[in-house]
Amino acid sequence: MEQNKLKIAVIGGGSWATAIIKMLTDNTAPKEVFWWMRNEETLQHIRKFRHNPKYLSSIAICVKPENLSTQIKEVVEKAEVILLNVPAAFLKNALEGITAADFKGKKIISAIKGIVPDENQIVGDFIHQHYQFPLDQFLVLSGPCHAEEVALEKLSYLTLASQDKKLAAELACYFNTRYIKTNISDDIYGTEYAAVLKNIYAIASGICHAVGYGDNFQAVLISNAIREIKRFVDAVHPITRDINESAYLGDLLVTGYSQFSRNRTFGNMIGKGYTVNSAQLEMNMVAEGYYASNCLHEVNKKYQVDMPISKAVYAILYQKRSPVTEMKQLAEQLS
Ligand SMILES: NC(=O)c1ccc[n+]([C@@H]2O[C@H](COP(=O)([O-])OP(=O)(O)OC[C@H]3O[C@@H](n4cnc5c(N)ncnc54)[C@H](O)[C@@H]3O)[C@@H](O)[C@H]2O)c1
Ligand SMILES: O=P(O)(O)OC[C@H](O)CO
Repeated sequence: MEQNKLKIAVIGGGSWATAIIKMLTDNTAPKEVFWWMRNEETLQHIRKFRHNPKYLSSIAICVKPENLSTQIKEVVEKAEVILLNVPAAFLKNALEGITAADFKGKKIISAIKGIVPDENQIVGDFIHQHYQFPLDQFLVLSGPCHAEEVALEKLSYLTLASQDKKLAAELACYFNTRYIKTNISDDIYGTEYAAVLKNIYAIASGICHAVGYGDNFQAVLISNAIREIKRFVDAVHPITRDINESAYLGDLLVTGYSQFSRNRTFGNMIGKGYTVNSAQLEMNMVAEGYYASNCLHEVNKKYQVDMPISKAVYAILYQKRSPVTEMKQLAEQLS
């Protein structure tokens, strides 16, 4: 029995990693969970008090104290499935010292919704290229799901994507609980890119709210945003997909409308006149869409997809354009 236990390591110590730890330990399939975080002080606190002091501190942590570590190589070595969950901007830093040999023979799941800066690559491409990691052993965990609602055990749906649907189905069984249902998909590219893009549209949503647009306009913005997502993912990876599925439209909706959204909150602050630095400092959480906006601007130089909302967000965040003027110009282009 001991031998049949899945050994899974979660890499990252933020809200989503903490929520994933909860799902994995609430799920009853036999497994051994390892957890890497960079901060020794946080780790010692969790060992002693069984709660993450910084994120979702109401969650009781049920990982064995000896399975917590700040040594990434050690954690990766022990596990057969590695679940990556540091914000994309810090991924390279977190994986420092890890080589292709360390990942060999393992499966990697990315629960990151961001693009790796400088490389301008989604996580699947980054891991494949930099670690010669086979794409058929790479999975994407996504879906409309806020860590805060997982902490409250509110019913949520995830999507686990893999080129090998059988593998996705096998691993999905380790996440399901009373409050988590996991769909499977074979669209790793569409799932990753849609999750990255929705963060940019949540920023747009927050900016619009801050400068005075109401729910009527927000609905038009989101309706245009899903069309923008479809145009982009169809250009990057043209397969048959239903963009209305939860991993695409669902994720856009939750992030665009929820009180818990980091990206919408960040956009709201930018719309109110905060600088990027002050908004980031105030939040104590990472809004992936800020980094993604710049990366996507670069990636889209190749694809030349018509993306007026992304363009407006980029102009506000990176070209210091006025949110009021930019949104006014954007409004002229929406339908
Ligand atoms: N929070 C959610 O509900 C949720 C849901 C789905 C996916 N995600 C994705 O999960 C990933 C992690 O997001 P999160 O919401 O857990 O993050 P978070 O904002 O809750 O936490 C930030 C994390 O970044 C780390 N960090 C901050 N500065 C750092 C630095 N300089 N170097 C290294 N690490 C640093 C912190 O230690 C912490 O682990 C993101 O890609 C996000 O899009 C989040
Ligand atoms: O809504 P955000 O910006 O907090 O992002 C969190 C998740 O991606 C929602 O699925």
